Amino acid sequence: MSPAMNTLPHEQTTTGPPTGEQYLESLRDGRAIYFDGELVDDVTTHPAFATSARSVARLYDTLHDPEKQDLLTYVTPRGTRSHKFYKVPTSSQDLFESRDAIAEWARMSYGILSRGPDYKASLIGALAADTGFYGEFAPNVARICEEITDGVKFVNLSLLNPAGDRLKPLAQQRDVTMHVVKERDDGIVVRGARMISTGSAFSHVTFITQFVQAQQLGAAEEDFALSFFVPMNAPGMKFIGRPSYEHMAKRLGSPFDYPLSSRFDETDMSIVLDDVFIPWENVIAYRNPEVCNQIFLRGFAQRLIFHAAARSAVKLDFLCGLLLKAVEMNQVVNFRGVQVELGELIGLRHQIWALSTAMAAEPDPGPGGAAVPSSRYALQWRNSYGEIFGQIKAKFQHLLAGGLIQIPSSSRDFKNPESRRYLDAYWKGATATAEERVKLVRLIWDVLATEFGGRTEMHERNHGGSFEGNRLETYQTAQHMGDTTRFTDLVDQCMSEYDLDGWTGDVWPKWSNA
Ligand SMILES: Cc1cc2nc3c(=O)[nH]c(=O)nc-3n(C[C@H](O)[C@H](O)[C@H](O)COP(=O)(O)OP(=O)(O)OC[C@H]3O[C@@H](n4cnc5c(N)ncnc54)[C@H](O)[C@@H]3O)c2cc1C
Repeated sequence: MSPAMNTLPHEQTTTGPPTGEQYLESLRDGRAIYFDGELVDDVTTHPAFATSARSVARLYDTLHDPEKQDLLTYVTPRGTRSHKFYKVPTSSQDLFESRDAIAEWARMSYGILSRGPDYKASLIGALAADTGFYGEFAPNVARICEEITDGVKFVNLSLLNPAGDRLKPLAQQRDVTMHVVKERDDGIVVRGARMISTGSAFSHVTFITQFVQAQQLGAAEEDFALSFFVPMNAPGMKFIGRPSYEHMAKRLGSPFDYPLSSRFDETDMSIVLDDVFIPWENVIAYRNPEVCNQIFLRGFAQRLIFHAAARSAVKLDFLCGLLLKAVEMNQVVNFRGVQVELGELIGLRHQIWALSTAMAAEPDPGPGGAAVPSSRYALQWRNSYGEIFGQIKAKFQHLLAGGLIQIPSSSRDFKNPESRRYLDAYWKGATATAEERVKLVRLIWDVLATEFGGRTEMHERNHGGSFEGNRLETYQTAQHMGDTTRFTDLVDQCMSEYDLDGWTGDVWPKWSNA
């Protein structure tokens, strides 16, 4: 291994977080993103990305706002200020404080942006507490965590290979899956593809590891057992993503028509590693299935879900507000059955907040004395949130029905006096003008029903793991933590209290049939 070098980009280690402008500048680094047949020159000005990039920049600006500083930031051991979720928590109090900081940022996008820079603080806070686990790479872990924390860098994550053939082991899909092709004195060369990395267009650094949910990488899969950080502009890193909803919004309408997709499209990019050189300094696991199998589980997954839970709780506040306003607007709110649905909606919102609270209130002891958000409640958030989101979406469909689709093609119909006359007359609500009603319905449509809304639902259901994998992990974790034994012990205790001859002890009086 060569001597340690600082190879991550955009050094700000002694100056703390960038301002929004500095952050945008840092994205102009020659990263290779392909979009709509072309290589994107600059994500901060490209019509598919610019407005959403600005939404992330706004988050960075709040870190410099004296009124928000105490809520959002802490002082690192190096004397810099960073977002609170980058801190290694050692108590419930720390976790509650980071939740407040996460929720504050989440409110700035109404819970829509799942990936602010703080999302992958879940990784950094877990690694920083656990450097010893990485053996010879421990100094890399420590250095990288400090660098990322001090610069409040935005890390994106790729855990998985493309779906490929789920029946075949990785070694039989070498043409697709990511693996090491060459070891050099100064690092490794990596080839292959990755399924998805959300937020990558707006990130500084990609973290890549190999994870097979609810399964283990075996010794024969050493070539695939790699974990490393790689700057977005490393030669050979290619990003190819889904359509941009911001782009669609610009082509089809205005912020009035697409108030969320036009500014909070966080991007989902697949990654091709076309023989990317990774210097040893950025490697944290090499040909090491044991370490790769554990990385996700040693606090990182719990923290990642902790972040998602706080963010999704804010989103449910927003969804509650949307439905309440909509049912008031056409006065169905006065029907008893509608109030029952609203009560259920609000209860679901409380449930997600409660899981987030429980994760902070009952942390698991983690590596290095870290307080890890409760695995049990984290797993249940992951099992339930996708379903809850689906239930809530159905409530909008039940209660708003055809009113959801009675909208003009775009805000331009309001600008045309001829059509406006009809809109004003016939598109109004009981308590709202046509413009007010359509504005609200378009917002609801964007959050739930546009292509952006559809992707969001996919995200809420899948981003933390597959339907089956999540439940399987809940079962496996319950076994690992001794919960299943405790549950069956309770049953054994009950069954030991009686047999064919009646009660076994002397607690209850001798049985006699009446
Ligand atoms: C919008 C969105 C954003 C995402 N962002 C990210 C990101 O930023 N970073 C990242 O790393 N990932 C990301 N993901 C990917 C996400 O982590 C995966 O989709 C999730 O972990 C499920 O894995 P999978 O898609 O490979 O599903 P699969 O593993 O293929 O599972 C799908 C279903 O197939 C069946 N199945 C699969 N394998 C088996 C098996 N061995 N035995 C039995 N049944 C099986 C099960 O029924 C399972 O429910 C994102 C996904 C979405 C939708």
